[in-house]
Amino acid sequence: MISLHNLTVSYQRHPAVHHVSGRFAPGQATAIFGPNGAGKSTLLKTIMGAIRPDSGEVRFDGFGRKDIAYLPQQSEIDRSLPVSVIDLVSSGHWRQSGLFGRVGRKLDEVSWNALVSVGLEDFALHPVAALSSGQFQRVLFARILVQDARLILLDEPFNAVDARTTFDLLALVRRWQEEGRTVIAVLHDYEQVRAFFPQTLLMAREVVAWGATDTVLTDSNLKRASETAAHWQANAPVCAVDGQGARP
Ligand SMILES: Nc1ncnc2c1ncn2[C@@H]1O[C@H](COP(=O)(O)OP(=O)(O)OP(=O)(O)O)[C@@H](O)[C@H]1O
Repeated sequence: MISLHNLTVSYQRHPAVHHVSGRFAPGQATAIFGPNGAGKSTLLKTIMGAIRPDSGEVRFDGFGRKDIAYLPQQSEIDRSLPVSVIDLVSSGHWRQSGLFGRVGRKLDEVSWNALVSVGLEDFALHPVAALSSGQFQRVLFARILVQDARLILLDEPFNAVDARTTFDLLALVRRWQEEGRTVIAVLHDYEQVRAFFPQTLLMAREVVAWGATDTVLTDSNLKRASETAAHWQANAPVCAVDGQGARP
């Protein structure tokens, strides 16, 4: 179980995530939804440990950060890596093999099966740099399959991905839920959220609503989220509550 306790995360002391509390439903898929600049990616990075909060905390009940698989936005990934598709997928085994360790036959088979699951086995020996955006995203999902993580964090996983690929990858999200994994994904597509994510956290720096998707994505909540975002200013004063604890 993952819960957030009065979590505030700032850049140059301006909170991007502000006093957020709540718990993610274990073994279910939660969408983080909200306008641009709402703090969605910041929250995901804080959960996976890449950003330190100013105050409050993320609590993991029963498992640790080693159980997390994280997929950043494509724009944050260097795709010019001089590695093959199968090598990138196999790097998901690093916990078993060590960072520079050799992957044994059994793990090789797991990597191969993951590539088959995303329909890219014919590309196994291709260089990663030669893939299209959609193919690359399939490879990253295969790597997550290999990681076998209990918590899966996805940041805008279907950006620049065509409808067919999105459909196939959403089937994996559904499979992960059936396997009892917890999935948290930043999404912008309302219909995808409604169809595939039973839980939603609607945020605009603060929590607007959090719970069953049907009860969260109401017209009034969506209006409130966009109004809150419209009123947010980058040069707004530092929160008085957080001022003491915020980083310089
Ligand atoms: N590295 C950074 N340095 C300074 N400010 C940042 C940084 N990253 C994000 N911000 C600011 O924090 C706020 C929240 O950004 P974040 O990327 O978390 O929002 P988001 O909801 O994911 O947005 P989008 O939907 O546009 O991707 C924005 O105002 C953004 O400009």
